[in-house]
Amino acid sequence: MVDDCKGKDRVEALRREIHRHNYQYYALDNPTIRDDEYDQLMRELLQIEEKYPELVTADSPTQRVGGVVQKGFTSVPHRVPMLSLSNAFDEGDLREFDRRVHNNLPGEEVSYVVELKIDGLAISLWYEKGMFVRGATRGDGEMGEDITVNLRTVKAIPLRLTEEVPFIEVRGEAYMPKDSFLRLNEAREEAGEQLFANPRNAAAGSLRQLDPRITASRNLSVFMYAIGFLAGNNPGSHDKGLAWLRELGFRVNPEHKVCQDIQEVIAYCQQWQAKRFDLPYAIDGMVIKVSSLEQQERLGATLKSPRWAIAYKFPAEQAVSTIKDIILR
Ligand SMILES: NC(=O)c1cnc(OC2CCCC2)nc1N
Repeated sequence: MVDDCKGKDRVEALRREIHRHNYQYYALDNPTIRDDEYDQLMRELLQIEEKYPELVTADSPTQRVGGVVQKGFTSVPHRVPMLSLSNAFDEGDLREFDRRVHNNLPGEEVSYVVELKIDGLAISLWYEKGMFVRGATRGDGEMGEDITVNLRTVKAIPLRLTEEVPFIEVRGEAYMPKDSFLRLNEAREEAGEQLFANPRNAAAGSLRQLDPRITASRNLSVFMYAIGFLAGNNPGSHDKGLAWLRELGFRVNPEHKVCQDIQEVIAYCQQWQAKRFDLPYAIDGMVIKVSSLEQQERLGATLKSPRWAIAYKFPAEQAVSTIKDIILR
């Protein structure tokens, strides 16, 4: 019993320390431990869990990669529909969006949050009492596919939040970094397998694998960008919501800006259009959202898209022969 008790304390201390290092490394891109020291902590935790299997918990960092190959994916309903963004293709479209917003909120101050539009696969993550319980694809917006087992293998997705929030559902984009995409296609070319056309297809293909060990090998990551459902009071503005998601342990893209008017929005979009290829991941535009959640609520949505958000799509790249050239520009 004494051993067991010592083992339990040690296991919990190890988990807390490894969770903290994972948060720093995967959510903040700011490692706080050398890889060999990290591996030593994981080895020790694995040894104790093998000795005392009853101590293993779902949020243990050793429980990311399940070994069971799935037969298929079950369809699950989204409690709040995952809407799709309508598109703006030029400055005029953005000004038109801004006019519509102000027509619907006459005389009100409106500030926008402008984010990079990550070119990946939209996902929904559900947490109960701070524990990751389910992950799904967007699907058709009403129903998604349950890919929990595969999402557990993505180290940027926390298995446990820093706060025991009763119930929260968070949305984001799963993506494959450019260098992982190039390496994966090189390996597939070597093996005579069909190549992925772009990082988005590679991410989607990796998340829809029936064997989570294959998903785990694909070096996927995520950026979380919206609270879907939240039991309790909301953070008031989208900007504060993003800051809170980061505090909870989620990886949130740092490149976002609060803009006081559409002119500032347009300038920020043009700034990123010029340097979109400097990023280590693919983006296909920007996303502009009204920041006040109360104004979002009043603006509402059409059947398929929110009235309080729009995507600004970058023009397609002309005269570039292959995706590899685009990525290596
Ligand atoms: N691909 C992205 O980076 C991205 C996608 N979607 C959203 O917002 C949702 C929430 C409101 C409608 C769409 N934000 C993003 N940054």
